Amino acid sequence: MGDQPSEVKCGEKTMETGLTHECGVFGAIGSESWPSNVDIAQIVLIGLEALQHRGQESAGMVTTNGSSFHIQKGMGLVRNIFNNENMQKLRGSMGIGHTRYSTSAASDQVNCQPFFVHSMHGSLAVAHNGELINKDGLRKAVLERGVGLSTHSDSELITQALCLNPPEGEINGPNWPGRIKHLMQLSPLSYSFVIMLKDRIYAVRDPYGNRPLCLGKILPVNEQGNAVNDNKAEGWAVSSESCAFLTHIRYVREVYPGEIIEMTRRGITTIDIVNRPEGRLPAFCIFEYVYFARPNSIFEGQEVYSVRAQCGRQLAIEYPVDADIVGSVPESGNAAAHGYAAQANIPFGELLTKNTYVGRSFIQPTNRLRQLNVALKFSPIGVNLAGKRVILIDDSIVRGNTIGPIIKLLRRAGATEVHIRVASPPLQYPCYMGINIPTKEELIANSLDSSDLASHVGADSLAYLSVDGLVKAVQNNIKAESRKIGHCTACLTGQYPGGIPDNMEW
Ligand SMILES: O=P(O)(O)OC[C@H]1O[C@H](OP(=O)(O)OP(=O)(O)O)[C@H](O)[C@@H]1O
Ligand SMILES: NC(=O)CC[C@H](N)C(=O)O
Ligand code: SF4
Ligand SMILES: [Mg+2]
Repeated sequence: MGDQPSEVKCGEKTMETGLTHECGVFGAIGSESWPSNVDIAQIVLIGLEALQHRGQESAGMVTTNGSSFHIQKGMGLVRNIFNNENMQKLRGSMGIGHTRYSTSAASDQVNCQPFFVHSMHGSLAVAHNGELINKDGLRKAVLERGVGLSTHSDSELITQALCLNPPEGEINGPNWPGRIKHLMQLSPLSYSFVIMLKDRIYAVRDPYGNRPLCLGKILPVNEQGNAVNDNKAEGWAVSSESCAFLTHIRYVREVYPGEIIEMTRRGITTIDIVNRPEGRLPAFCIFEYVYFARPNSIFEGQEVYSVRAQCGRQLAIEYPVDADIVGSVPESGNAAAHGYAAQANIPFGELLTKNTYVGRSFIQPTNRLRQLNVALKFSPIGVNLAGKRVILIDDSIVRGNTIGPIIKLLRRAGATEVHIRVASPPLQYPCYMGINIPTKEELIANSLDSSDLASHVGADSLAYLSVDGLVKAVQNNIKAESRKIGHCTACLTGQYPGGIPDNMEW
């Protein structure tokens, strides 16, 4: 690349890299007598901090002590929204929270979650990760029932759809599980959400299991803050990822695809499991393994780190090359680089160190500024590069903004050859299930194949992991038990688990 404005297009305000994340949901409830011994608002706050990699635009929390509800929501990071004063008000025996990256409505105060409404049958709060693929149809159906919606958010739509009285009526007051089940049948993709009423939380995962959700047990702790009794539950928690269960919460299991779980002060119960249409497999988002999730989160019985390392091993089998050192683009490329190095029997070494204080970069009109920006974010480690033939692993290439400038940095620091290996296949299609994927034109794999991309970014060679290789790395160690296994690969293959939404253009 010269110093002319390059063909790589940039976002409106920032030079974006990678895929923008989704959302994180969290819920917690104290056991037995209320007010709970556990400060539930603090547990939710810690959960949201730990899930913040899933969305940094806004966050919020709703808590209750069983009668009144307290709400705090706002734009920005969790630490800027919650303070000692509002945390005092939020003290309660049960709560849900959300950290957002917008998909279906603007990144704006009105769309912050959880959504909270007063219904005929009491107050209701909802926090949602995902995107309804039939949101237009459902919106029309809800509006036709005479309900006014105040936003374009599909999460508000879920909230309002749950409040609708079923046309056939309900014999003994509101049948919340029945309402949830009805919504799931109307709209099978894509969501993991938590619903809080005055005395319980429902945790729900869509029938395809597209977005993650798991359960944890809040353990009693001693004066030093260490968990003391594994058998006793001081409460229960539900989270998008298990990385949010720190020392005080024991991971229990995933919420199964289609499962509706009721959490009360007496414990957790499966209320129902809603089936997928006949013959369809689950479709858990494969990019949770590749990039979104924290490496220590557990999905389908395996730690994300181990799957990423396996992707690296598979990549070394598919695309070996002679070299002196293997390293990664920190940080989501780290595990795959260790896997590649082990499989290829080439030493692993750190090639770049990442400046964690650099946020998103403003749009850069010239290649000089783009190069500077990447140089600000990543510094080469000369001792591992001088005179070396290097294999550099990244988890994904999206717009191709990052890799070219990094290759220049490596060469300037003395690398004699730079071979790029990407631990996921080329990204070519949009996601309609809660992830913002750039436009067709912005995705570099739609304009350049791997050898043209290698020349474009100045690499000696460049290769992507195959789709079969990725699926194998993900699925090989899953213990199926009696459950079916399946993953969404739509952004890589164009095969959508629930079909393409009506009138969708890309
Ligand atoms: O092709 P591009 O559009 O430039 O994007 C690809 C890069 O973006 C992501 O990293 P990011 O720095 O966002 O996050 P990370 O620290 O988790 O790797 C991803 O891991 C790639 O490194
Ligand atoms: N990324 C997400 O999961 C977003 C949830 C929801 N669709 C929203 O835009 O708020
Ligand atoms: S299309 Fe891609 S990002 Fe979206 S759910 Fe499927 S695998 Fe995940
Ligand atoms: Mg990266």
